[in-house]
Amino acid sequence: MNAVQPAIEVNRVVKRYGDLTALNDVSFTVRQGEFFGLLGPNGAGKTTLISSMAGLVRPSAGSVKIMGCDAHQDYQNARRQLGVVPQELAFDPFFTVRDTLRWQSGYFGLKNNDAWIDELLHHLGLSDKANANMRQLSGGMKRRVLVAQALVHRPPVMILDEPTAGVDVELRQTLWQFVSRLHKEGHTIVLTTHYLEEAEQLCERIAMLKKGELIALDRTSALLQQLAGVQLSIKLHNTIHPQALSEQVRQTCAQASEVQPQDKLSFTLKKANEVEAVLTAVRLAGGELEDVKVSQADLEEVFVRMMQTDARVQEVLS
Ligand SMILES: Nc1ncnc2c1ncn2[C@@H]1O[C@H](COP(=O)(O)OP(=O)(O)OP(=O)(O)O)[C@@H](O)[C@H]1O
Repeated sequence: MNAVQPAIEVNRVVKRYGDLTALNDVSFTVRQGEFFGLLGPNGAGKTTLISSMAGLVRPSAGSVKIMGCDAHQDYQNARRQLGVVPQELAFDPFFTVRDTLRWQSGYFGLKNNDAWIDELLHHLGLSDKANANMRQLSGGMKRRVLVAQALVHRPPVMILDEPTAGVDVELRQTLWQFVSRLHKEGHTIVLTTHYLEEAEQLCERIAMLKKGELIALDRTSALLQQLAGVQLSIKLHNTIHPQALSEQVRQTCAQASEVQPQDKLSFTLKKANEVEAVLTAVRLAGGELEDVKVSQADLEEVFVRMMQTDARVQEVLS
């Protein structure tokens, strides 16, 4: 397998449902071995995009390739490269866990796959449930089986569509430990989640979709730095007029347009090393500091801000 070939290539994909454009000219690539996040509010087009990667939705225009195989024209080969953990739980309730995984192995033409099935069951904490009927399992356990099912044919690329929605903390941890291990072993992982904290911790790059358009694509750290920066909140013993601050510092101040003197001021800075300059400016303007708080804006704030504005962020690092 060509090591420089992208794991996933989304090339100018458009998907229309009648008058509705669910995906509008979306292009990006996911590198082999990358942990990639796909974020967006409800209806942004994430599931449509994932379904077109899995060959389940045919784009109205454009193409998707998985490890160089066209997801539609070369469906069988593309599908072999991909493990998809869907949002919906759908199983035959009368199958045991092991039968479910054997059946899935058979779908990919794999016989004698029990050694790998046992390994999957072990890492997902399902060994003692191997012979239980699917209907006897809790929702969280069923979700673990979905993950095992997606991995039964050892695909190099794995897509997880909101795998931790509504599951307990223990399962989230088990799942992330296992997924992190797969990532370390070289698997490419694509994750959609509403838990931004998860995306922030796990994903190396993040793509944000809004109304079917790709509005941001960058390294997670760059996205945070570029859009969020550092939040500085100052409480004063006295009050000062924001106009008394130097022009440069005033530009970063949320209260800059206030006409009354203020005892609380907040600043949005690009970097933490700008904090000292702001504190100096506040002191020079006569402010007596009572309390100072510095916080790094998290992905949730970035996300909300990006969804509120129509800002387009160019991919700085390809
Ligand atoms: N089969 C379909 N027929 C018509 N419209 C559809 C179909 N599937 C999706 N859509 C519409 O396409 C848009 C994108 O939907 P999609 O499910 O991809 O969004 P999403 O980002 O996955 O949302 P969520 O976070 O709620 O899962 C929505 O407006 C949705 O109503």
